Amino acid sequence: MTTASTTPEFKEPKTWRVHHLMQAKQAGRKLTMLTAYDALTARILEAGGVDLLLVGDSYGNVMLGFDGTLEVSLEHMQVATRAVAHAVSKPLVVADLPFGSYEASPQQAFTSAASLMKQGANAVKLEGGQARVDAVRLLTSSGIPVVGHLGFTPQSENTLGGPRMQGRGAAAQQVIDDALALQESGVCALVLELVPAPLATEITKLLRIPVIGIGAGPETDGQVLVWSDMAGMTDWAPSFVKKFAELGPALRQATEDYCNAVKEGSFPAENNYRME
Ligand SMILES: Nc1nc(=O)c2c([nH]1)NC[C@@H]1CN(c3ccc(C(=O)N[C@@H](CCC(=O)O)C(=O)O)cc3)CN21
Ligand SMILES: CC(C)C(=O)C(=O)O
Ligand SMILES: [Mg+2]
Repeated sequence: MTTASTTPEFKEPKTWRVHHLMQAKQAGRKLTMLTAYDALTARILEAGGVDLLLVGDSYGNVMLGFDGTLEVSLEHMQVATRAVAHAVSKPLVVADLPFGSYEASPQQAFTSAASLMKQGANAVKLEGGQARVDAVRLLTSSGIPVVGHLGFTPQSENTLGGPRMQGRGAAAQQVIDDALALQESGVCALVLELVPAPLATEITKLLRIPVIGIGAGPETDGQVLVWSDMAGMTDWAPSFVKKFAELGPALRQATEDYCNAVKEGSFPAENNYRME
């Protein structure tokens, strides 16, 4: 036996801390965020240099085959958060609070958020504006950094009438008021989803905290996408997505090549096995 097996693994200190978010905004450095739901993918995204990983409740529709995010439980989020947080050392890991785990009371929000922090999250994200102010206050005063989420909030798709742009026309003021209320209550960053670009620009200028956009135009402090949308894993993705690769077709082709190689006997070849 070597001593290596008993030496605790050295964990590099995190490059990204919550206070770096504000520094990035002040320095005009764009923040990059992608979702991640497992260790395998999180390691690759870390190697690509992403600043923040979001263990999004999009886990439900992207990875678990659910119809949307409403079916995702706190237990699902705990498993995914643990997998991502333990796999990476550089990016800041933000975990979504799933539907039904935080809305009833600040106490409920605290218990749920603490359970995700125990799995290694560095911050939690929750959806909604003024209705969340008390929960955000309790969490931040208890040592849990909180990221807000306004605009199209998928957990409210049933009351919003589906995935549609928010904050058009007179409704813009509501989004602005919610953003200010969240900042005032202590959120460290804000995700702004599917709002008109000029509104996102206005809110980005108005707030001290960084605004991370998705379908909100180019002038927010950062951008976030679902990793499998970004990598082209699926045929369909929201229209605000740009595919930076075609991993879906590449994986399908690799599968076809593997199946053909097995059937025609070219795999395994001599270098893929041993006689003794
Ligand atoms: N794969 C995936 N990507 C996402 O961006 C994502 C998820 N899943 N799940 C959670 C939420 C849900 N989101 C969604 C879901 C649907 C649309 C959508 O259907 N958008 C239409 C119309 C938008 C409009 O009114 O402009 C589109 O064509 O993009 C957008 C965002 C964003 N999030
Ligand atoms: C779309 C992003 C912002 C999200 O909340 C998720 O992936 O769950
Ligand atoms: Mg989400």
